[in-house]
Amino acid sequence: MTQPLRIALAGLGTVGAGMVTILQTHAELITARAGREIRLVAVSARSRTKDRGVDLSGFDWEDDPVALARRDDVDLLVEVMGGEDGTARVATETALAAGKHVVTANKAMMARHGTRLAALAEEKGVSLRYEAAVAGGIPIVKALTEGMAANGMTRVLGVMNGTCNYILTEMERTGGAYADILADAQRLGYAEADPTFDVGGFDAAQKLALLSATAFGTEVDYDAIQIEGIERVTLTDIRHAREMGYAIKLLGVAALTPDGVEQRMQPCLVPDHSPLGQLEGVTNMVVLEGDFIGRTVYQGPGAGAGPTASAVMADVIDIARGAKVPSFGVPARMLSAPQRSGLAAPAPYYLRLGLADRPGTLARVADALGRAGISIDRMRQIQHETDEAPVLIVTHACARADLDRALADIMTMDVTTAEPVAYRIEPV
Ligand SMILES: NC(=O)c1ccc[n+]([C@@H]2O[C@H](COP(=O)([O-])OP(=O)(O)OC[C@H]3O[C@@H](n4cnc5c(N)ncnc54)[C@H](O)[C@@H]3O)[C@@H](O)[C@H]2O)c1
Ligand SMILES: N[C@@H](CCO)C(=O)O
Ligand code: NA
Repeated sequence: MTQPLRIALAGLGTVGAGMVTILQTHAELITARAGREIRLVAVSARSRTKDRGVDLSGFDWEDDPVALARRDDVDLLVEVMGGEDGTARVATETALAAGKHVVTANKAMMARHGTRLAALAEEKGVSLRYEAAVAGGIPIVKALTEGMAANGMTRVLGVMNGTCNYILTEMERTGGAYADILADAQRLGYAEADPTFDVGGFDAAQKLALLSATAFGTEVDYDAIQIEGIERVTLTDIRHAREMGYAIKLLGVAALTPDGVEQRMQPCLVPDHSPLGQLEGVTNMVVLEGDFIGRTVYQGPGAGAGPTASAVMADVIDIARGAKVPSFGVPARMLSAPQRSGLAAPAPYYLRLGLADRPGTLARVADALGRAGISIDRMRQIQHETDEAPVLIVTHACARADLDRALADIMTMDVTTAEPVAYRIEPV
């Protein structure tokens, strides 16, 4: 009989308690599927006495997660404490250095230190896995590292933050104010402790950095991501975009371009009939495009106890089975230094301009766009009772730099009554 895989659990919050629940609910099923028993030996968290709704009486307690990580009777550390640096990172390094596998849900740590930690794991001949860190329960790292392993990847994109998608879809559905709906998302447990990480795009960008490294075989390059959150998206634009046939999403895109990898996290428009355009509420969706397979789409819960713990346990079961999948799809020493492409591929843009309602205004705007080489695909002037005429324009594909030049030009003409709004329309 194969020896049990002995695991230690650092962190007993949403994800950690969820993992104990799965392990206790499905003990037999998991043993059968893993081919050996997965035995939780010891746990650690900040409070020993807190009631977490799970029975911890059968496990040793360690006050210090780093001491937990170096226990002789442990083969694998599950790190679900969180935090980019500090105890989570020290415990992870300690476990890897001691020749123990690590499974983590910590996107902040992996986005910052993932390359180095993966190299340490390989040096020690153990696995470092992080499925739960990217789009929670969706098996997206597995899809990329295993299912797509024979493909050259061309683009990875998606909605990777449930809170933002919830806010954008609820604003449209209810007409409610941004701040009220964000408060709902916090109450419902979707948002990070500091929701700036959600609405500012940083949480989703950490996930994108991990997918991008895995897709393109580069070192994790979080700092290269151009990040813009949803704080400035208004109900007006959500509704006008819909009138023009689009939905606004906080979209992460990592794409292979002729001069390197382009990584962006920003509000974009997508066609409202596309799978991404139809995505409602806290659900995540990731699209993987490979040169031989074409486009594949993955949808599911990106957060919450059950989904996230499900992904953690899937990694643990894989390791128990003896699977040896490199953290980022290729051995860490083969990851190339990232070649950053700062230029987004040309795309159509949605523009909303508040124009002074005077003869010749529209002609001057069209002329400025024309001089920048930008062609108008569609245009609509919204009915208005004031001196400001709201005009919506969808351009043909153009470079962002050309668009910025045209918009700067328009701003000097004294024809606009407000700062123009421009959103990229991502081809999906
Ligand atoms: N909650 C989710 O839906 C979700 C989804 C995907 C990924 N994650 C990631 O999973 C990790 C855990 O998230 P969570 O929501 O379960 O967090 P949580 O705040 O609910 O739980 C954190 C746990 O870690 C313990 N802990 C934290 N710092 C510690 C320290 N220094 N020493 C000892 N114990 C410490 C806390 O006591 C607590 O038990 C984070 O990295 C998070 O980004 C969470
Ligand atoms: N706050 C995150 C949780 C998962 O990272 C979200 O809203 O998607
Ligand atoms: Na996942």
